[in-house]
Amino acid sequence: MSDPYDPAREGAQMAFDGRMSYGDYLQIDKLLSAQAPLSDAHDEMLFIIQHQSSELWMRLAIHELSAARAALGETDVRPAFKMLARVSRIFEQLNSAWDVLRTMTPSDYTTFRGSLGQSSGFQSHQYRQIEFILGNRNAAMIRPHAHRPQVMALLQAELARPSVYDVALRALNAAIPLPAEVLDRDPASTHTENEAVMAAWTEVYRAPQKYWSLYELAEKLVDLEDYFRRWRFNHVTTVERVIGFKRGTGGTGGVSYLKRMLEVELFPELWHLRTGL
Ligand code: HEM
Ligand SMILES: N[C@@H](CC(=O)c1ccccc1NC=O)C(=O)O
Repeated sequence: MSDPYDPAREGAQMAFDGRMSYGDYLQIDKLLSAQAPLSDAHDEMLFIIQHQSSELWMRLAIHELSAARAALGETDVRPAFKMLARVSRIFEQLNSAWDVLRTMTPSDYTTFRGSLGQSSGFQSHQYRQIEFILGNRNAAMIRPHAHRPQVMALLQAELARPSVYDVALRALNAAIPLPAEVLDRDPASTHTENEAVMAAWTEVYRAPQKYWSLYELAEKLVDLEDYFRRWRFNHVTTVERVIGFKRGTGGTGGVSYLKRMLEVELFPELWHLRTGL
């Protein structure tokens, strides 16, 4: 019989005294010390990890969207496409994650829902930042963060910057001039459908060869909103499945509030132009 396999024989590093290891680089101890269930309920660990992993993916989405917005401000917008495509894939990842959470029944959830107090995903500042970056802007959504000045400042700063869609419209304007009311709008508010923007995107979709980069940009944005919509839909369906029509811990009507959010259109003209093609 040969000796048990020893990876060290083919060079695997086995000693990490004074050398950076996997756990050092990734700060795994810190990451794995942040799961602290407040009840004895078996499913609370699932609930915590589901949210924490979502927050990590959201962190990456913010990183990519911020870089994509900067890249869209350049003459050549194409480097932004890869980042926008990556954000769509992040949402796809978040969408698949609902399948894990859906294994939690109402009976499981009610055993620890009381421990959550008035905390709710409604207070996720990273989620709010993503909405703001994409252009769904409402200053009232900052209020739950009044007790955290740094978060407040971050979200306020976001409302002062153009959204990803605002920057995309500036790129569109470079090829097909748009009215000043579109280009100089107050960034703190949500963009609403505009006829000139609709006409300009329609021109792009009627002559893709002529406007290839803008055409590709439009489709990347539609793809992103498509996946975001699926996230909202998965959320509201999971919520109805788990708490029915109870009020949310965050104080909203619950499912009624989330259904209202299904009506949000981030890039309205990109959806509406399709009817007229
Ligand atoms: C059993 C699982 C879940 C239930 C019952 C639930 C329930 C709710 C409810 C009722 C709301 C409305 C606000 C309120 O009054 O509380 C809400 C908002 C929210 N939840 Fe969840 N949720 C669940 C899982 C998740 C997960 C896994 C995430 C991922 C991070 C999440 C993120 C959010 C966000 C970001 C909002 C704010 C949405 C917006 O303002 O448009 N939720 N949730
Ligand atoms: N809003 C949920 C509670 C909830 O889901 C939650 C609580 C604390 C942290 C994140 C949460 N996730 C989404 O809202 C409820 O009403 O049951």
